[in-house]
Parts: sequence; C-alpha cells; structure tokens
Amino acid sequence: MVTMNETIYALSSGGLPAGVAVIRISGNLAFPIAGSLAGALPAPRQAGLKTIRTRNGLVIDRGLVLIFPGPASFTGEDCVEIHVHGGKAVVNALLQELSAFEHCRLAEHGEFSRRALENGKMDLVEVEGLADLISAETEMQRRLALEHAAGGLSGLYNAWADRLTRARALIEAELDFADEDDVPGSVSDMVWADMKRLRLEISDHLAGADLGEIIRDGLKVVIAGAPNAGKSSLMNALAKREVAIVTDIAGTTRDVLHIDLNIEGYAVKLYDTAGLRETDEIVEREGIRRALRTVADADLVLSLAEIGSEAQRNFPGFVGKVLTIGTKADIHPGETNQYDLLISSATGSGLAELHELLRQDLQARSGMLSLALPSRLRHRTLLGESLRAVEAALASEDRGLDIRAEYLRQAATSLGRITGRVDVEDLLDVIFSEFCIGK
Ligand SMILES: Nc1nc2c(c(=O)[nH]1)N(C=O)[C@@H](CNc1ccc(C(=O)N[C@@H](CCC(=O)O)C(=O)O)cc1)CN2
Ligand SMILES: Nc1nc2c(ncn2[C@@H]2O[C@H](COP(=O)(O)OP(=O)(O)OP(=O)(O)O)[C@@H](O)[C@H]2O)c(=O)[nH]1
Repeated sequence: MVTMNETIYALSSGGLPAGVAVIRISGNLAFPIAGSLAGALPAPRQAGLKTIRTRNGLVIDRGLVLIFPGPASFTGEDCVEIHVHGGKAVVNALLQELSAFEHCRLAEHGEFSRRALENGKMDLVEVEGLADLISAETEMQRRLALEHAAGGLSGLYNAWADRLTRARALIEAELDFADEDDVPGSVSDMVWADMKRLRLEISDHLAGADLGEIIRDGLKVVIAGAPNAGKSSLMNALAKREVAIVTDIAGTTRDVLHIDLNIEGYAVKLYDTAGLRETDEIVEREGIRRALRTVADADLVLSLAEIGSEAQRNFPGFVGKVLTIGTKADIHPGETNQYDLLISSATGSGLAELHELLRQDLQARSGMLSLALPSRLRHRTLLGESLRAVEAALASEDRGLDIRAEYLRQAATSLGRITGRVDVEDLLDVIFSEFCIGK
C-alpha cells in the first residue's frame, strides 16, 4: 500500500524581490499538483518553460518547471521545482494557489532535509553540515561544512562502527568455539590489535575537535585590561565603525560587546569587555564579572595596557595564550619591549601587525590538512563516549569476552548516534529548528 503523506511546499530561494524565485514541492501529490498548475510536465530533470495558471485559469507567471521523480530526488520523494519571477505578488499568488490543494501545506523549518534524512538520502552529520553550509560566512566555515555535508565525517564514523561490529562478530565466533579444543587464539589477538589502532584513530580525531569548533563558531578573541586602556578604541578601529562607546571616563564599557571579523577565511569573534579594577559601583561590578566570564571562555586574550603600565598576564580560569599590547603609542613615543605589540588606535599604527599575529595564531592552530573534523559539542561528547568504551574493552583483559564485546557494542552505538544510525528521535527537532524554511 502506498501511504499518503502530506505534500509540502515552500519558497526555497531567498528574500524578495529577486530575479528568480524557486518554489519547491515534495510529496506524493507533487506531480499532479504541478500538472494542474503548469499543464503537461517536462521530462524528469529537464527544465521546461511553462505558463503557470490558477485552477480558475488565471495566469500567475511564465516560469521553468522541473520534476524529480522519487526516490532519485533531494528528499527521496517526488519533487517539483517551479522557477518564477521573484516578485512578491508572483510568489504570493503561487503559494496561495498551492495552499488550496488538499493534503498540501507549507513546509516547516528544514522539513525537506528532514524527509531526506527519513528516506535515507542523508544522515544526521550530513544534515548538520548542510545547515552549516547555508549559514557559512567565511571560506573555512564553507569548506568544513561542505566536508560534513558531502559525507566526509559520516564515512569515517561508519567505517569505525563497521570495524567494531566485525570485532564483535569475531569475538562471538570465538565464544561459540570456546568449548572446543582447537580455539584459534590468533583471531582474538587480531581483534585487539585493531581495537588499539582504532583507539588511537578516535583520539587523534577528537584532538581536532578544538579546531573544528573554532572554524565553525569562530576564534573567540577577548580584549581585556584596566579601565581606559583603550579597549573599546581598538574594537572600533578593527571594526572600522563606532561599535563601542569611547570616553575618557574610566569604566565606560559595562556590557560585553562583540563583532565578527573574517581573517583569511577564518571567523573571529572579537569581544570588548569592561575594564578590570576593584570597584563598589554595582553596574560596573556586574560588567567586570561578565568580562572575567568572557575571558575564561576565550581562545585568545588581548591584554591591553597603556604604555608605561603593566599588562595583566594571568586571568582567573583562563589557560590559553595571552598577547600583551601596549596602547596609545602616539602619545608614548619610543621603544619598549615590555609588550608583545604596540598599537595606536588613534593613528592605526600596529593594527596590521595585530591582524598578522591573529592570522599566525589561526595558522598555528590549523595544522591539519583534512577538514574531516568534529565541529559540534554533540560530536565531541559522543566521540568521547565511544573512545572510553573502546578503552574499557581494551582494559578489561581479565574479564569475560562477553563483557569486552559489550563495551565494543557501546562504542559502536555512540558512533551510530552521531550519524543517526542509532535512535536520535529526540535530537531531530533541535537540529531542524536551525534550518530556514524551504531547506
Ligand atoms: N535548483 C536547485 N538547485 C540546487 C538544489 C536544489 O534542490 N534545486 N540543491 C538542493 O539542496 C543543491 C543541489 N543538491 C542536490 C542534491 C541531490 C539532488 C538529487 O536529485 N539527488 C538524487 C539524484 C542524484 C543524481 O542523479 O545524481 C539522488 O540523490 O538520488 C538534487 C540536488 C544546490 N542547488
Ligand atoms: N592618544 C590616544 N588616545 C587613545 C587611544 N586609544 C584610546 N584613547 C583614549 O583613551 C580613552 C579611553 O579609551 P577607551 O577605548 O574608552 O578605553 P577602554 O579601555 O575601553 O575603557 P573602559 O571602557 O573604561 O574600560 C579615550 O579618551 C580614548 O580617546 C590611542 O591610540 N591614542
């Protein structure tokens, strides 16, 4: 029996007006609905120029129609694309007309991708990659997302899960033969040698998670230092606009502000924070508390001090790199090697060097050539679980083979949760809510 699902539609292209707008339809009724709107449909996957009409015969527009018979389509269902002129009234008229068909409704966020997932066209990591690809703003975000969307990570995790399954099968076989005399002990040796290699591969891969998260979410660079050190002025100079309020009153900045920079294709999130000092003023104290929390979460701290005063080198809860920067070089001429760098936000001196230091820092972090890197906390957590289970299996030599095999099963299950091979129903709503309508 063919089950009747709802046919969904949405404007898949961006804001209107635009040159062309793409309306996508997916589901059992996609072809009959398209036929009713456009008359005879073109051959599969070939664009046909058609007059699009309402059921009352009113012409909506002339546009290109494409049909993609399932399962060889993006969603795995019958899909139709109608490319019309991207005017608001044109698109509204077409969406209005679509809404009048029975069993046909507007798609929810990410619903096309959700159907692709449910029909086995994509797995969870690929779907996440697709969401990241759509929101990518820098070149490295794009490359990382494409690697994930195209199955780079999934292939790795599936191959690992298959190795774990094979290892378990060999152990099961050994258990079955255990009461016979000539047990091939070498099988077991082979299994554990491979599991040792796997442990190394997973832990090497996990070591790339820091970089993956930095590429996806941006390098968090926090400007910190005493009041009036020139933090907000540096932020504005790098943003090339007046993001933060600058005054000569110490303690001006209270909230944490941030801007996005693109340094050689890497996303950098630059934070301006309240000046650090002892104070009884309640609002300023809260600002300082937020500043310290932001610093603790940083990837890199720019510790600013007006030339002549000491730049703070240690921050509570922060273990990463601190760059010390002497500020207001225009009014403090002369050399000093007390700081890593001298700048003047007023004249712009030293800003190119700062940019270069950030670039070098990013380059030093991105030693790896492959972009098959975990990029979400979800990946990191599940990989950690999998690694610990492999470790437990390797470490329980004195225990029964059945227990060791159970650890390997757990390791494969954790990997399966990453790709969605294993139950992930609870996760789907969270993941798809990130999507735009029409994807
Ligand atoms: N007009 C248009 N452009 C688009 C998309 C789209 O849906 N429509 N895409 C949407 O994301 C992306 C392209 N991705 C696509 C992925 C799979 C299939 C597809 O039909 N897959 C079938 C057949 C594969 C084949 O013949 O090679 C399949 O996987 O079975 C189409 C587009 C980007 N550009
Ligand atoms: N001459 C000179 N003055 C600067 C420079 N950078 C900042 N100043 C001045 O120093 C004062 C404080 O600058 P801000 O950028 O507000 O300093 P801040 O560190 O953000 O200060 P708080 O918000 O109080 O923590 C202002 O009067 C700025 O005009 C610079 O490069 N040269």
